[in-house]
Amino acid sequence: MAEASMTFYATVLPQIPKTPSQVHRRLAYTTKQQRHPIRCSTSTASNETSTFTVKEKVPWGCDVDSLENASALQKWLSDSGLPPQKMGIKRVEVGERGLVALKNIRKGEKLLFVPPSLVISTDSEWSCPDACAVLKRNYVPDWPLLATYLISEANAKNSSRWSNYISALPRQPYSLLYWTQSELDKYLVASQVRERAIERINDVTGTYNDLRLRIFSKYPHLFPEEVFNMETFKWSFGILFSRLVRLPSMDGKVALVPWADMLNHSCEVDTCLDYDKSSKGIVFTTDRPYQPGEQVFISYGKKSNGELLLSYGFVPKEGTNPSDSVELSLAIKKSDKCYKEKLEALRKFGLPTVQRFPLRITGWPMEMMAFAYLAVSPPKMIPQFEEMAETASNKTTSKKDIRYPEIEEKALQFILDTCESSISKYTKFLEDSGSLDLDVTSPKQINRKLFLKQLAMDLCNSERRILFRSQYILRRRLRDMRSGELRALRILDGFKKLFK
Ligand SMILES: C[S@@+](CC[C@H](N)C(=O)[O-])C[C@H]1O[C@@H](n2cnc3c(N)ncnc32)[C@H](O)[C@@H]1O
Repeated sequence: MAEASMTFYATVLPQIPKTPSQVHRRLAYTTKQQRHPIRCSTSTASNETSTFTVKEKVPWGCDVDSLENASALQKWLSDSGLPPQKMGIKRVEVGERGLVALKNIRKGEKLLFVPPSLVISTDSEWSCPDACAVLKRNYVPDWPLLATYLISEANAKNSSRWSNYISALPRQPYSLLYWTQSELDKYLVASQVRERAIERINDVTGTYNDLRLRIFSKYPHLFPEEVFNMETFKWSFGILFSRLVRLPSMDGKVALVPWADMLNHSCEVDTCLDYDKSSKGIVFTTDRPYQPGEQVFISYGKKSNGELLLSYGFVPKEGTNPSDSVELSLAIKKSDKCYKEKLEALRKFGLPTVQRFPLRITGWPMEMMAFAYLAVSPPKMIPQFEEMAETASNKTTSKKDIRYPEIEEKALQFILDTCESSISKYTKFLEDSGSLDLDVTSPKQINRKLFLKQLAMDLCNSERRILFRSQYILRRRLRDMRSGELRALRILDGFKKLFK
């Protein structure tokens, strides 16, 4: 959750800095419903091996829908300073477990008040202080530090202060980290989310390998491999992706907030978690009233359906997410006469020759148009290549809406062609998948393959919808442009005849 909920849009996990000065280059993990929404089943019924080498589930945590562990957590939190709550943990239709209003809740009311002493952050005390000292001495960035902390505390079992919290966390969070390579290839063949998932898996694997090589292997008594391994890291990163929040009023500090992280997301809600200086606790302010028995929601941030699937393992119902977008991948062709010059211009602004841009139902970014201009530019426009690349890179200080009327039609046609080739991939996937319209309230009961397929189909339908809209806008613009040109030609022709 982030924005005060998590955004992991950037693709790389931080590499552990090798020198103190590199610490400042830590990754900005974030800077930043439903036919019953379906997630991937936790029962790993598939025989395929995951992109990670998976041994087994972690020995801590609980089933995603366990209420017993959640109640024990609630009791421990109240004993530890959480004030009386107007919400309770219940089984819910959206998100399996969630917080439900116990009393009437007004619009504009502050809820939760989780004290900082009950929040897990990079400043939290470790059950094993020596392990903490080693990681801090090596300037391990926030995310890997927190991931290692979670594993270390989970392994400390009842001697950890957080044992009740960890017991209430899902043993296998819903996450694309648990999809196998062939599942990603098969179900997300049409969507750019496949690339994002692979990048993320590689980032997590790389981060773990980096830690193992540089730190864990040197201190095996503090970080034994039976405990600190790929499987436990996959779990801890899965937990961070789906539960870590960024608290703007605490200078953007990232934290796990027990209790608050039982709140599910709604695209219709516009309220995030934050630290409240006056009450000295983590709160959120309701943007609507709730009656007893109603599930209370927060926003995990303005995320597309693809981002929600990637981090949280669910896809909101088609058409309900105003922040939805689909990525379109544009490329400079190797056969382009000016390939070398275009490559150079792009390199100067840190861009590759293949670039993904987000399309929304409301349109596309100026950066994409600039990239399209560059892609279709003829050799005589070489002097403009840099300006195009700069605008495409979003590195301009002043946002300028560049326009090149002489190649505008070609640029729009280029985007339309890419859009249509993407639509045909989605259509093929959806047609091949047949009709599937699962309506489930208990994902655990359903076959894993069907779940993944339904998730992918929901994602693909929502992404294709945006592509269809863009196709419509592009076709109309091109038609208007062409009919305008035709009219101008006719007038010119008329003049010629007149003078003859
Ligand atoms: C921060 S946790 C929320 C609490 C969670 N339901 C639990 O029982 O631990 C985030 C997870 O809740 C679920 N979730 C949150 N919002 C959801 C939604 N709108 N639809 C489906 N699942 C949701 C997803 O599994 C997500 O990974």
